[in-house]
Amino acid sequence: MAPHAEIANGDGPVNRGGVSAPTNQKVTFKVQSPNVEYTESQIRSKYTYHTTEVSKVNGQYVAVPKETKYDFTVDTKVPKLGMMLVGWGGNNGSTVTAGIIANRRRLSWQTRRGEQKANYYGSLIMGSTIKLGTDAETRKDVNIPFHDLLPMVHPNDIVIGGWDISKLNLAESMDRAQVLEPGLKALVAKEMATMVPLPSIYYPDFIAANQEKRADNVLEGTKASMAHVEKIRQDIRDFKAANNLDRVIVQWTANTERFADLIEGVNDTADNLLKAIENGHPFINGSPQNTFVPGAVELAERHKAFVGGDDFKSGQTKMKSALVDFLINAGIKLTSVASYNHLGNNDGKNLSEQRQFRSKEISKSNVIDDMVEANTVLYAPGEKPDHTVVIKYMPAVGDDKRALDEYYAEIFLGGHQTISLFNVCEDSLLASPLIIDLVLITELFTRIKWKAASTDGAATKGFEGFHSVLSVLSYMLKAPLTPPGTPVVNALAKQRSALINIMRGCLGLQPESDMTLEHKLF
Ligand SMILES: NC(=O)c1ccc[n+]([C@@H]2O[C@H](COP(=O)([O-])OP(=O)(O)OC[C@H]3O[C@@H](n4cnc5c(N)ncnc54)[C@H](O)[C@@H]3O)[C@@H](O)[C@H]2O)c1
Ligand SMILES: O=P([O-])([O-])O[C@@H]1[C@@H](O)[C@H](O)[C@@H](O)[C@H](O)[C@@H]1O
Repeated sequence: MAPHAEIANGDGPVNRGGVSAPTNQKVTFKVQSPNVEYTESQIRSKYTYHTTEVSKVNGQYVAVPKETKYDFTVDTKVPKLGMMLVGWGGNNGSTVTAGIIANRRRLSWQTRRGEQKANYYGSLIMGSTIKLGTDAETRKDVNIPFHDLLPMVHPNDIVIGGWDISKLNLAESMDRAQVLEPGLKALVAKEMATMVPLPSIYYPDFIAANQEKRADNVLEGTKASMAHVEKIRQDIRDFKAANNLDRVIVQWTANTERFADLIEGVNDTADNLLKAIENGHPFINGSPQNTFVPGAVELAERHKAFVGGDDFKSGQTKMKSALVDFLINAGIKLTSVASYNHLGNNDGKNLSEQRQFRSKEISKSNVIDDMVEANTVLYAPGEKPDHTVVIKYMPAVGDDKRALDEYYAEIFLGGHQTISLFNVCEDSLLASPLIIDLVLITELFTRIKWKAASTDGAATKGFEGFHSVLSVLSYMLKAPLTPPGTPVVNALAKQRSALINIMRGCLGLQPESDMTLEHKLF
């Protein structure tokens, strides 16, 4: 069997040459506006972006409303999409694969609590709704599934493949992961046994030494070389051709690596770095290491390839990026955050070595910075809460990671508030929907183009894509990568509304302001 996935539909593998019809796209709404045009293949919109420009004049802020006009186009043909996972045989890789098969085949299975049906809970795109507007008659909110806001790939239609330094097939990997119920595993094992990860580049020095026994599926040679890079590029080309795909997105869900040293002449510029990005395949990093060294970002920019990362924001940090936003924006002075967790999966085993833990410690520690810096009433310049991150490997708990947090804050007149959280995160069941969201959003943004609208009739630059560093992915990531020189936003609510409002802008719709004046001024 070719070493890549063909997700079967239950009655044998998908015909290699056939193109499985995308799951029907429901057209649930249309925008009626002189600024929006629907063609056979595009949605075209004229959008006015309202901001407030602030300057300081004689020690006083002066705020000036500003309008910038953009033209957006969205190609509405949803492609046949492939997702290639680096680390496919891991807990996340095997879990997300089983989850997509289960949803695609609408499986249900028995658990000790009764029948369980497949679902996409925990996916922003597949499990949440957005406010489209207000009902013209009842004045009530009209909410629609997030997935229906713009034409998007359905995860059931994603073809999955990838690489792993472990040669176990996906059914064996699923058993090794010990994440899923036996009832579900039994229903998907047959398909998953036909899925075998491609051999990968293994550079022992980058991951924990305790991973060595796992590495029985590696490309010859102990150092990454151009031959290795060419082999990986050929794997992608072969996977795309074999599955008759329109697009492939590569996502790293392999082990956390140590940080890469930024070495002048090696990875500081595009010309000094591998040409892997030349094909233009988007690459998303679900782990915390600094994969996108300056040379990689420059190469992505040069080839207009999307990159995104770092580190899935799945449990403890996701909670933190919402709770810290609430506390500080409520005027409560957070003074310390102690985050401890222990887990017993292979990720935890890899993180038990200092250099790999350090990568994770960094990605988990910066998540409160933007919220603290924005509040100059509570914090003097440079002042920030104590913040510590501890991760311990405890095999007994397996994938059911325990996250224990203490938030300590100053409140009115010298009082204090202590919030203590005990959060059992089933790691891979929380991360797998994020793997799906990252791929769906990245693919959508490959079909969105923009240009500055002409205001005086003068010609403007042609349409182009979003910046190569796809910072709209930040909601799913602990340490969001942003275009060089642009600020990092970690506050969870801001990240979600930024993504929704950009997608609304592509439809010529203003951001949802939550002002609801229609319910206040009458
Ligand atoms: N909730 C979560 O699970 C979560 C949240 C945030 C980040 N992450 C990160 O996601 C990654 C995967 O998590 P996991 O629980 O699936 O870990 P895992 O250890 O179960 O899986 C990682 C897989 O990567 C493989 N691998 C290692 N180096 C490789 C290489 N060079 N090429 C190909 N495969 C390679 C390993 O053999 C393993 O199968 C980790 O870096 C973890 O820190 C996980
Ligand atoms: O996303 P989150 O729960 O804050 O952070 C988690 C870490 O605390 C955990 O040790 C590790 O298993 C996961 O890779 C994940 O990164």
